Amino acid sequence: MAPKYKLHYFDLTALGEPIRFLLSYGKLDWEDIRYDDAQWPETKKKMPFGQMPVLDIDGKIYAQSIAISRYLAKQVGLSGKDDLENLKIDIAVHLFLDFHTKIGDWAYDPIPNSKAAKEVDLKDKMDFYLKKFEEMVKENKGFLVNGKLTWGDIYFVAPLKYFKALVKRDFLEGYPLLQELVKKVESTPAIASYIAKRPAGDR
Ligand SMILES: N[C@@H](CCC(=O)N[C@@H](CS)C(=O)NCC(=O)O)C(=O)O
Repeated sequence: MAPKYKLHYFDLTALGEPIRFLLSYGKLDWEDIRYDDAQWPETKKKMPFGQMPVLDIDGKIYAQSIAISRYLAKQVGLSGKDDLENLKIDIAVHLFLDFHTKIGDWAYDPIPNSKAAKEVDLKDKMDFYLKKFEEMVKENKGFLVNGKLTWGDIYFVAPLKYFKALVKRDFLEGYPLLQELVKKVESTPAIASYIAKRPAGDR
């Protein structure tokens, strides 16, 4: 019997969104469970590592967005065809992790002086990664890896709304191939129909 999935996450795109895109892409049987801040302290205690996203697969829960996305990609046919393609996908995904960690380090720094210091070269740090991603898409015929849609593209595209909201600008301006990639992923029919129905929050 096909598994039943429940995604536990905040009412945000961010790290939950690649999982929602993959579940939608595969037309899997899934429930989108979203928590607000008031529910979080109690919910946190139930999560394996005190964080979300967490995916419930037939009543058992699993954490870590990259691991979950890699697993779902296998279920829905968005992994690489061999170890080398999978290595390239992992490289793109971990490069995106490095990219958004830079944003998060700045955005969540509670010390105003330290936050201001990080902001000085934040754009340069982000552009370093965005240029690399733009080059990857150029070399890979419109996708991050080997000229076809993989979960690497989804892990990159799905959370962007959240990170754009954090920095309060569209950092893909000046990166036309990345903008095209976003359009391609978001117009994939099953993903487009999920996006049309998702809660209309600003993040
Ligand atoms: N490495 C984890 C990071 C998960 C993570 O940072 N979750 C954040 C939201 S994006 C969270 O649960 N924050 C609430 C908290 O730590 O209390 C993953 O990729 O799933």
